[in-house]
Amino acid sequence: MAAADSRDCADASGDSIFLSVKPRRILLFSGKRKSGKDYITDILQQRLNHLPCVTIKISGPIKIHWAKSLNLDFKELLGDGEYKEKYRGQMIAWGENMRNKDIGYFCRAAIDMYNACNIPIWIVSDIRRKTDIQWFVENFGSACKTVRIIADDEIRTKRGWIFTPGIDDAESECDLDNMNKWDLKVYNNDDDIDDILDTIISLIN
Ligand SMILES: Nc1ncnc2c1ncn2[C@@H]1O[C@H](COP(=O)(O)OP(=O)(O)OP(=O)(O)O)[C@@H](O)[C@H]1O
Repeated sequence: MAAADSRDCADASGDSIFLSVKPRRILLFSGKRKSGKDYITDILQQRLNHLPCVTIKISGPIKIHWAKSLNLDFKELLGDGEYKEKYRGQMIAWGENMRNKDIGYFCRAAIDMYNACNIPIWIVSDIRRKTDIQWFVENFGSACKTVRIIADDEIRTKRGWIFTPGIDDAESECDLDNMNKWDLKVYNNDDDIDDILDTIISLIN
């Protein structure tokens, strides 16, 4: 087992491992389906490639689990296509069950999976629950900034969103709807996201 003071991610089984892990800034991104979380965070990561920065997907460990157990392609599950949509319901149900037992389970597993412990800037691209935010804030305090991405339903539909009962009305999609205290809200309705990126980057400095 790795010593905690090595700031190694090797053992992510409990929160105590994170006592010595001190990222300088953690951007916690959330938004409804097809609001553009992956799109914006991917381009943000490219813009920040001169800085020590890592993108973390909390859904990463969930998708690895499903890819292995169903013999699926992990990369397709991570993408924005049909494959992900086909298995989304099952993945949500399994993830929900694990989270109910331990709110930090997937946060820790994702930090471990993306080897983020020694990297000072984290972009968490898929925050979906109040408990996800709670876990990050409890462990990393004021390093955390929340960013809500908003897009009109009409635009989301053009981007491939189809209202799906059991998914769009589930907790994983709606838990953050009534949260109104965001460090930053951005409207992602246009193709040009330069202004959005500049505002987000100002949160890091
Ligand atoms: N500003 C934009 N300009 C052009 N295309 C965009 C923009 N934002 C998002 N898209 C496109 O919309 C689609 C959905 O975006 P994305 O996958 O980033 O959404 P998401 O919020 O991550 O969705 P999900 O919650 O389903 O994973 C993608 O094909 C993406 O390329």
